[in-house]
Amino acid sequence: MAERQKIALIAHDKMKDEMAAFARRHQTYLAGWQIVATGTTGGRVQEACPTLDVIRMKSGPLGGDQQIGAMIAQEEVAMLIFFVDPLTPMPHDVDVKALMRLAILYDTPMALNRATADRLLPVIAE
Ligand SMILES: O=C(CO)COP(=O)(O)O
Repeated sequence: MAERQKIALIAHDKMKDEMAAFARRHQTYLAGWQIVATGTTGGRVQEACPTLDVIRMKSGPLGGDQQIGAMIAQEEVAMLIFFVDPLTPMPHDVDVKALMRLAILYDTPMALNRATADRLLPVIAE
């Protein structure tokens, strides 16, 4: 079984500022982990924290959520941090749901908002 050496970061469009601020705030915890992110989120995180090792997948609506779901199914992901926009309907809603289902199935710690992510990341990443 592959070791869970990745932390996955995903944020919907209206949540990207919050994700960039989150990554900056927790940069010391994230350093040393392989960060995987959907395309646009990864770009924002890399810009906010140039020293982090960020691997960018496709953008969410183009399959990025599914790519990260596959990593979860391979048991490579130690934690999923997904800042979901609860107010905007999205064309790839089924992909979002599938990603969350895999995180539940593979018992992957998953933070869907800032309050949870702030508390959980230090415990998992230290
Ligand atoms: O849509 C997303 C997650 O469902 C995020 O994708 P981007 O990071 O490419 O915007």
